[in-house]
Amino acid sequence: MTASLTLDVSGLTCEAGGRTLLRDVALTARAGESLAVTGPSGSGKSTLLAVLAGLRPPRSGTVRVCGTDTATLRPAKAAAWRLRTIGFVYQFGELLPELSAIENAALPLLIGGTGRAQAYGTAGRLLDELGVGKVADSPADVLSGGERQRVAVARALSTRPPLIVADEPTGALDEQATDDVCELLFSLPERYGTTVLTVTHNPLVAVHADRRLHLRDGRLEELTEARAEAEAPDAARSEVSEPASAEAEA
Ligand SMILES: Nc1ncnc2c1ncn2[C@@H]1O[C@H](COP(=O)(O)OP(=O)(O)OP(=O)(O)O)[C@@H](O)[C@H]1O
Repeated sequence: MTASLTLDVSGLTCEAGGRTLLRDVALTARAGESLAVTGPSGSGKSTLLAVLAGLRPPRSGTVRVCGTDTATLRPAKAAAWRLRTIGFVYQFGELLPELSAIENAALPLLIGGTGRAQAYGTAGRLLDELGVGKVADSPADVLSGGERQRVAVARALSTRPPLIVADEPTGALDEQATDDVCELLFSLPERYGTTVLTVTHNPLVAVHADRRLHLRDGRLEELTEARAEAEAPDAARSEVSEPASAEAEA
């Protein structure tokens, strides 16, 4: 194990519904790297993120995040550890709709015990830095898809975690918002020093990452430039041209 690695995973095996989703998976990531995992629907990408975050126990193998073996975390301490170590971004932003943008962004800090003034100060600064300062006081449910994702990224960053994991962060966005959120997400390592691990079905999103990996039949393989090209068929280009759901881009 190398202490400076953000992620250090070895021999990871995980099963669900009688199927082996992860088979002897190994993965390392350094501070400030961005990684994208692609793979067919149902191949286990979200499961991989859940296991890496210590939300789901593997059948076997070791997961170390910033030197902590997630198997050693006691349930009572796991939530606090996760709060300061990993920021999460999901497909639809998953903001609390009745709260404003700034209240959503401040939430992890408030839950972690940070005082109100400091939490709101940090959240406000992050919203400004991420280009959504002007909607800080708007209720989350009136934000556009792209704005929601920016606020979700601010929330994920609020505790300054070393690792951001994003599960299909552009899956509900149109082409323009996908480009904007991509640019933002993959700028985080340079701007905030975080490691970014994103799962995406969209090769045009994955192409922005420093490293690309593909999950298929339980095997996680790092893609070379040539393999990554082959995984980006023309069909993927039209995939981003239409919103994936009615929730896309208000
Ligand atoms: N707790 C569970 N019990 C039974 N089956 C499960 C469980 N969790 C996940 N699965 C199954 O495991 C498979 C992988 O799910 P997962 O959501 O990780 O895939 P994915 O690659 O993220 O898919 P998508 O790209 O469609 O979101 C799916 O077939 C899912 O139904």
